[in-house]
Amino acid sequence: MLELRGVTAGYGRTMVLDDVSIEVPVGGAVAVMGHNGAGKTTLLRVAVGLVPVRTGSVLLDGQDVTPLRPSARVKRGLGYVPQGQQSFAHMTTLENLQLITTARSAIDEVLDTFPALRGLLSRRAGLLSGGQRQQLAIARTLLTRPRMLILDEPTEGIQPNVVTEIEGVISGLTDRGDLSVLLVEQHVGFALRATGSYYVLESGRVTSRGEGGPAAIDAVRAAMAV
Ligand SMILES: Nc1ncnc2c1ncn2[C@@H]1O[C@H](COP(=O)(O)OP(=O)(O)OP(=O)(O)O)[C@@H](O)[C@H]1O
Repeated sequence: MLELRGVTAGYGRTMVLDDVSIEVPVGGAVAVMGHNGAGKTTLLRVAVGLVPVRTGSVLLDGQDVTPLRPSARVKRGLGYVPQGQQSFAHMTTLENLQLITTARSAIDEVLDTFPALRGLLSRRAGLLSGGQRQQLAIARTLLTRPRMLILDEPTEGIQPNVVTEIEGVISGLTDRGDLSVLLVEQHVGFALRATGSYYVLESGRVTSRGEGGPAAIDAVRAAMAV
């Protein structure tokens, strides 16, 4: 379980998050939505330890990890897929995966999750489509065997069929019960289908929260229209 408790954080003198509290239960999936500049990425970076908190705390499985560096949080089961489908462009798909492990069984397991990558193992990552690179980025993070997976805008700039595939992967992973997901999304429909609850962030504050599912679309749209 991941919890942000009363977090205030920002850059230099600029405060971006103001007393933000969110909770991701064990095996649950939570979406954070909001307009550009609302502070969504900053919230994820606080969870990972890339942006320090000014006040408040970050708890992982009930333990206070606020003082811990990102690498120590990763060791405790946090996996982060930043925005932008990042990969090592000059390396092949397989080499990108092998940066985490060369164990064939582990690589086979993530390829079962993302079968589209199987036929692309010898292709340079820089030559993959955006959707393929996103799948590679998630697959690479899954190789670290996270218990808490953090995804920043996984559908940004990718085709609808890949969006559906990623939605299926997220549901499949959380159905296992041992992995929790926190994702930031602009795509409200996707976010609510892929997760069980949501938060709306506006100007660094949580302005709305609730259960996910298609029925929540109107409530989220109304919250974001304010
Ligand atoms: N490294 C940084 N240094 C200074 N200000 C930053 C930095 N990163 C983000 N900001 C500012 O913090 C605010 C929140 O940015 P953040 O990226 O968290 O928002 P966001 O909700 O993820 O937006 P988007 O949907 O556009 O990605 C913005 O005003 C942004 O300009």
